[in-house]
Order: sequence, then C-alpha cells, then structure tokens
Amino acid sequence: MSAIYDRVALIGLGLIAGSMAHALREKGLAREVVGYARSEETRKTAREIGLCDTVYDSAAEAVAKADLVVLAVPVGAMGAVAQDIAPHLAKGTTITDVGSVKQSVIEAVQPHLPEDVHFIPGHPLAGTEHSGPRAGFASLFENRWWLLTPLPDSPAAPVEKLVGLVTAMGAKCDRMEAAHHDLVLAVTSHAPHLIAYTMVGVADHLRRVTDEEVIQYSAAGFRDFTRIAASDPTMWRDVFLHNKEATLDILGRFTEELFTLQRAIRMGDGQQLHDYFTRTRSIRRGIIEAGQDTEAPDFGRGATSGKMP
Ligand SMILES: NC(=O)c1ccc[n+]([C@@H]2O[C@H](COP(=O)([O-])OP(=O)(O)OC[C@H]3O[C@@H](n4cnc5c(N)ncnc54)[C@H](O)[C@@H]3O)[C@@H](O)[C@H]2O)c1
Ligand SMILES: O=C(O)C(=O)C[C@]1(C(=O)O)C=C[C@@H](O)C=C1
Repeated sequence: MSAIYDRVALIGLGLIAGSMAHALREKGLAREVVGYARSEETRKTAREIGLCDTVYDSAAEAVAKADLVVLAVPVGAMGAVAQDIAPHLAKGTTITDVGSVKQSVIEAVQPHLPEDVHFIPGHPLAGTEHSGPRAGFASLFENRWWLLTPLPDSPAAPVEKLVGLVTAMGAKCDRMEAAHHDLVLAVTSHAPHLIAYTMVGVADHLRRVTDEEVIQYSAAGFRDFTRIAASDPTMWRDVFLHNKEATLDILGRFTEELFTLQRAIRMGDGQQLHDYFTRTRSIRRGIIEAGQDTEAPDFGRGATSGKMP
C-alpha cells in the first residue's frame, strides 16, 4: 500500500500506539512513524524493540513536521499533552486521539489547539488487558470498529483521509456524535469493566475465607472476568472519572435488573429467569451472526427455544 501520511507522530507508546506503529509500518501507510512517551523507561524499551523510526525525548520534537499526530495516552492526560504540543504543530496537521471517552477529551484538548490544525477525535474498539510498549501487535484493529467523532466544523477532506488510514489498518470505520459515543460505550465497555473489577474483588474477599479455592477452581466464566479485571488501572480510573454521567446511568439500570433477578431467585420464579436468559442468549447470537466475534464457536445458530425445559 502507498503511504497516506508523511510523518505520523504517536504520543504515548503503549498498547494502542504500539499496535498502530506495527500496522502502519507493516502496511507502509506512513513514510515515517515517530513517537514520544513520558517515561524514560518506555522510550528506552520502544527504542530497543525498534517500535518507531525515531523515538524522541520530547513531544515537541516528535510532533514537529508531522502531518498526523495521534494522542494515545490515558484520557486524563490528553489535555496536558495537547497543551504541551500545541505550539509545535505545523499548519494543516491532523490531530486525532484514541481515548475510550470522547466528550471530556474534546473539552480537554480542543481549547489548546491552534485554529489552523484539524482535530478529529477517534476511538478504536479494540484492545487487550495488556499495556505498555511491548503489548502492541499489527493485527489488533483488523475487523474491529474504529469510531470517529468529528467536530461540527471538521472539514471533510482531513476526515476522509483519516478514515482511509484506519480502514487501511484493517478497521471498520463509523462516525458518531461524541455524547452518543460515550453513552454507547458506557453500556458496551465501561460498565462491563466495572462489573468485572467488582466480581473479581468479591472473589478476592472470598478467597480469604475459602483458602485459595476460589482461584484454584475458578471456572471459565470467572476466568473471563479476571482477564478483563487485569486491564490497566490508570486507563480505567480515567475512563470512569471522565465518563461519569453515562456510566452512573448504566450502573443504575444494571442494579435495577440485578435486583429483579435476585428477587426471581428468591421467589423461585424459574420462568422469569429462563425468559431473561433466553433474551440475553439471542443478543450473543446476534453479535456472532453480525461477525463481531470471530473467535466464538458456532453453537447451532437459530436453535433458541423460548420454553423452559
Ligand atoms: N487498552 C485498551 O483496550 C484500549 C482500547 C481502545 C482505546 N484505548 C485508549 O487508548 C489510550 C491508550 O491506552 P493504551 O491501552 O495504549 O495504554 P498503555 O498504558 O498501554 O499506554 C499508555 C502510554 O501513555 C504513556 N503516557 C501516560 N501519560 C503520559 C503523558 N502525560 N505524556 C506522554 N505519555 C504518557 C505511558 O507511558 C504509556 O506508554 C487510552 O486513552 C485508552 O483509553 C485503550
Ligand atoms: O478486549 C479487551 O480487553 C477490551 O476490553 C477492549 C475494549 C473493550 O472492548 O471494552 C476496552 C476499552 C476500549 O476503549 C476498547 C476496547
């Protein structure tokens, strides 16, 4: 593939920026990929593994002459990074970010940027529980959604160019309004992470009274929770603090549903439980049929019965 940008500057060299570096270089989508991370240790590791063409000791040097700058730091650090790089951005540069929350990032970043650059917020819906410069891999974005939340005055050409880049990395691109993004992700990503963290916390308390049995005999369902609950603490602290309203709204609804199921168990209402689980099973099957979970086994699609056995 031919290069789409001349010089891409990645700010923050963890899982997402690292995966972008691998994908961009493997597919030849940028003539030069440069980077910067705040910690000296991260920069050292990135140099050792040859993550970028050049890793700079300052964000200012990294963004100079870049035609695309990607902010790939925790959501709570985006504003300070934007302030730091703003005086060094070339006219006409596109700035995007990969933060898991969009409204608060826009509020934190946009005021610092000069008028002659194009800010196009974004969010790849792809990740793992791993973090840091060694965690990235080129295929992370393949067949995954990459949402862009362009601002009302974002000109079409830079947006189209960025759509071209993310699709060339293998992602499926969609555009969305930032507030809507934050509500959707509160349901599909943020609240589920908090529930996983909580469930593993509960098991950890229990472990102390059951002498390691909870861990020793942990079943597959619980193990899936532990994978999610191993995700980066800084990243997730920032997600919850910056998508407060939507997450609290969804957690309120979650608590209501939980009480309903709790009551059904207490009352021995098997039909209610069965109906509920039948509905949720069909959601899982819908996701698989839509091709969103390519690793899931085919478990006899369409065989759902609404009746209790
Ligand atoms: N991990 C995921 O599953 C995932 C998925 C999609 C989007 N995101 C978002 O992408 C962003 C990066 O996440 P990640 O998983 O790559 O995190 P990560 O922890 O792997 O990497 C973050 C990097 O940012 C650097 N950093 C932190 N503060 C900095 C600062 N002030 N200035 C410069 N560098 C700084 C760290 O040194 C680290 O190299 C976050 O905003 C996160 O919400 C994460
Ligand atoms: O697969 C995982 O480990 C993830 O949690 C990735 C995941 C998610 O799907 O919730 C996490 C946060 C992001 O902002 C986007 C993707």
